[in-house]
Amino acid sequence: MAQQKISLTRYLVEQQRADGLIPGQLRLLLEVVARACKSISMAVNKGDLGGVLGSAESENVQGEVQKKLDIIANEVLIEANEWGGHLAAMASEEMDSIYVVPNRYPQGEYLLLFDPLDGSSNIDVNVSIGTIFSVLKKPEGHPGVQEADFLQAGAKQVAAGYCIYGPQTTLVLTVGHGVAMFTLDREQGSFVLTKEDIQIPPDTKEFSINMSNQRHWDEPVKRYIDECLAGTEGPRGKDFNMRWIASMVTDVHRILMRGGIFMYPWDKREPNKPGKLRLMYEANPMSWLVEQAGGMATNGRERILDLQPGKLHERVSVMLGSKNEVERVTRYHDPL
Ligand SMILES: O=P(O)(O)OC[C@H]1O[C@](O)(COP(=O)(O)O)[C@@H](O)[C@@H]1O
Ligand SMILES: [Mg+2]
Ligand SMILES: [Mg+2]
Repeated sequence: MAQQKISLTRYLVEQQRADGLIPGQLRLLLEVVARACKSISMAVNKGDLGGVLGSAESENVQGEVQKKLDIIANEVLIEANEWGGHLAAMASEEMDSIYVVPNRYPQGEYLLLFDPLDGSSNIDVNVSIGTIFSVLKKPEGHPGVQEADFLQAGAKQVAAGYCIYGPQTTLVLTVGHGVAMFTLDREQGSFVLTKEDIQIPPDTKEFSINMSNQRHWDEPVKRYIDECLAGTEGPRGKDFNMRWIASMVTDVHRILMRGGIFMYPWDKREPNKPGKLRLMYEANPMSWLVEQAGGMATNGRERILDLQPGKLHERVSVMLGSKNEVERVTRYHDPL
């Protein structure tokens, strides 16, 4: 007998009903995010035919040149979510400050954060890119919403996930009870559950880092990678493979599927910044997914999910993936 297909909607309803794992408002919010990802996926698929490739000739708050698709994806997410009644405000890598839901719309109790388009340098070359999102609860006790409400440690997230626009469009989600994966069925127009309880193997022979920055790394990262490169003749006694897609979403997806370690560490190019990646839009949601799949995520010294953000666009050094490897590189950072 053919296996019954479970849609994202049904999966979320079942989690809400049977297990009481997600409140109704959160379920509806996640469905809206998934719908927005579906429209972004359509835009990505059109490519040149939809006029969505190329630069927008503007800069974001990080000083990075925005691509047209960075802006389109940001707008799609805002427009889809602002009137749903589930949110108080949103924050995005592509916006200087928070976007408070206008008071003409019903107000909700959640805060949505996103990297609307991750892997921007891959948009124009037809390599997988994605959207990363994180959901927090607005702190109680005061009316309205302010930027400080977003400054919560990653451990406080109530949902996190990403949608990857690759050979398949795949949505990966956690609400704190394991990691599930849904594949977009374009004929049906819905996300269908294709994997549950994803687990990252604790050991791996694959690392992911931008090797061109090698000379700028700190000693513990140099040591870890040197030992991997030494292969069977080195202290690790095994050969390692390397992958670097330059879309965090795609590198992390591979790690969730078959293990590995991903690192974007602090380096000497910008010594005053803690790292390149953004804590609240990239590191926190990915770290929670990885932990929920049995992996580990640190900044080299501390668990990422315990970091208290000081500002919305805070950056962070990231090491995540297979537990034993992340433990090892984190141990190398310990002062002797
Ligand atoms: O170009 P680099 O230095 O290798 O950096 C690649 C990293 O930058 C990012 O593209 C940053 O994300 P954005 O595209 O959202 O700015 C990560 O996805 C990726 O891991
Ligand atoms: Mg990104
Ligand atoms: Mg981005």
